[in-house]
Amino acid sequence: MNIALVAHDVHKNLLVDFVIAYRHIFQKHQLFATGTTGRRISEAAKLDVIRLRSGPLGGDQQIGAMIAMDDIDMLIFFRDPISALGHEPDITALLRLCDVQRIPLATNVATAEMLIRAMENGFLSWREEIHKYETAKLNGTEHI
Ligand SMILES: O=C(CO)COP(=O)(O)O
Repeated sequence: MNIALVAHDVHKNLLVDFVIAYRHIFQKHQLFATGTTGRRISEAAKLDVIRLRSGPLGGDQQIGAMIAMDDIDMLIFFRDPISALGHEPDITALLRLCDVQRIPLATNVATAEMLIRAMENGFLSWREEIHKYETAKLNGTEHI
């Protein structure tokens, strides 16, 4: 699965701790993250993370573009629910695209924990079926 990880500054430590706690699961998947979040995770958890731009410089939009292409299977985004941020429109757009594409989205640690455990137990395998179907469609071999 392709998992996108994003955290605003107030929650970066929480996300790093979360990834370390579930490292045995995260290490089986391809991780993407906005710039600073990705650096913090790769340094602390020693995992490979594909880093995009920092959020305020377009990282949210980059992840949004991947979601629009159905290239992300889950987004964990520990956002700052208190402070107003200059790139709020990008954040709103990213969350909206998750709903457009029906991408599992966690914006707090309690939901993230449920999503990760659900994925580990196979409850998100329907995402793999979507990938198979999309690939078949590209190759002109879909039978659905
Ligand atoms: O601002 C962000 C998401 O909106 C996160 O960006 P960074 O991971 O670069 O701090």
